[in-house]
Amino acid sequence: MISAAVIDIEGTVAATDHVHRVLFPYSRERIGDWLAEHRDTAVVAEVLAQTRDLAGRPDAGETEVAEILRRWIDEDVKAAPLKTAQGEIWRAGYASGELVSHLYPDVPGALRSWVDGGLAVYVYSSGSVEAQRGWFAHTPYGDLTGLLSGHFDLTNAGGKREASSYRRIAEAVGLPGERLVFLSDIPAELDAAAEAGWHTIGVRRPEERFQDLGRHRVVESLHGFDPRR
Ligand SMILES: CSCCC(=O)C(=O)COP(=O)(O)O
Ligand SMILES: [Mg+2]
Repeated sequence: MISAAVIDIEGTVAATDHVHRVLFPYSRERIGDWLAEHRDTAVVAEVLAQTRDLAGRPDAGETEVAEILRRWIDEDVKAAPLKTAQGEIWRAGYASGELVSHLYPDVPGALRSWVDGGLAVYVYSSGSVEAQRGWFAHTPYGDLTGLLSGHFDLTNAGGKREASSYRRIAEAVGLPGERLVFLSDIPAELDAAAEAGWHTIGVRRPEERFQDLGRHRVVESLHGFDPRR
């Protein structure tokens, strides 16, 4: 019996296009100023240290770190320090009203019916937990955070293409893989979840890149769909 669904964001419940055309440019324009304006905070110290480490540039100053982070945005690198910085920048954007997130129109009703029917819903994205909270608090359909039981990202779970990350999530949620289902648009993520013993559902939307989701069960919309059946 499936007791919890874990959903990916980009490409699964929301458009990749929104992330690449709205969110990435928003963070790219602000990342240098954000580092400077929050220079004395623990979060910037962590972003600087982790970026230097991952880039193999131990002596990089703030300006070089900003350049590295901008390059990672351009290359869509899923690196924890970049995702931490973006989460903080987007949080401010949502709070000021400059940013509103995106969800495919079938998603709010589906999440509501799953939760009403007793299914717990968690989010697992490369975007930081902070970014995920901002995203679901500022959707065009209102604040949907009340529907979510928890959040996982690169920091508290690990990379989305590694089976060990799904085992870590199962442990945190307190359920075995056979009672968990992961919904994603990316075959390598679905493969990793399946390797960890989870159920998987490939969400194949006509607007998105990945149309061949391999051996996974596939749906094209979440409208009227119940992942437990
Ligand atoms: C709140 S997620 C913002 C998008 C993002 O930064 C990202 O990397 C999306 O990754 P996903 O794992 O959801 O495909
Ligand atoms: Mg995705």
